[in-house]
Amino acid sequence: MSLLAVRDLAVARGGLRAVEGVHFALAPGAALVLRGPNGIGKTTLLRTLAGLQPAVAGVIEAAADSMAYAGHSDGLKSALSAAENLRFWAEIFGGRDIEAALAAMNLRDLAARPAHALSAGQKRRLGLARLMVTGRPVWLLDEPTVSLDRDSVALFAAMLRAHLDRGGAAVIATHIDLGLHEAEILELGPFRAGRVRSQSRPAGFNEAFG
Ligand SMILES: Nc1ncnc2c1ncn2[C@@H]1O[C@H](COP(=O)(O)OP(=O)(O)OP(=O)(O)O)[C@@H](O)[C@H]1O
Repeated sequence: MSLLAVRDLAVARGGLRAVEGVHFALAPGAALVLRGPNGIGKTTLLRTLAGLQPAVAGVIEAAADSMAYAGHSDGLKSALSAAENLRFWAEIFGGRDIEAALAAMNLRDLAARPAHALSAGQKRRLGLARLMVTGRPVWLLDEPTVSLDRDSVALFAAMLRAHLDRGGAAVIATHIDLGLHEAEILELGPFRAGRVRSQSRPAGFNEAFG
């Protein structure tokens, strides 16, 4: 069983194919790390997986409402406090308790502070805590550690590890070592001008999709 299966996927940005030939499957507990230089198409690939833009070709198989996307923008409501932001998302995603999410990203002392008064790193911590209240099994993460200090990176790595240990899965564009030693790496590299292709098929790749 896989939580997310991708077969011969091609994605485009600005009318140009950014990535093509992407092929992988993620079982519960599995993580895939996207690597590649700036502009190669990592964000475009994640946005396509999240359903924020259509694929050019290929197949994305996942259960309905199984994915949670955390992009460059934290998506916070600036007038609401940290706790109110999490409650807002918890209600949208099914009313989960926010306490575990506050604790996971060390936000308890900041719970009453309006989002607009949080520092960049604190906002990022809150944006990442939001993932926990979604209850969704597949996390799509675009440079999740930007603005985080070393302790916060460690908190996030622990939160991600707990998510995988609970049977979740994740696709992560990151150049930071998050301690996911079992994670597969998908290197994206230049193919020809304006066009790239995935250079490897990760071991999560399921031969059934070959
Ligand atoms: N709105 C847009 N219109 C046209 N082209 C775009 C647009 N946004 C991004 N691109 C181009 O699409 C390509 C892929 O961009 P993308 O953001 O997916 O790359 P990335 O690998 O995530 O980069 P980075 O590591 O810098 O975040 C880049 O060449 C970029 O210049």
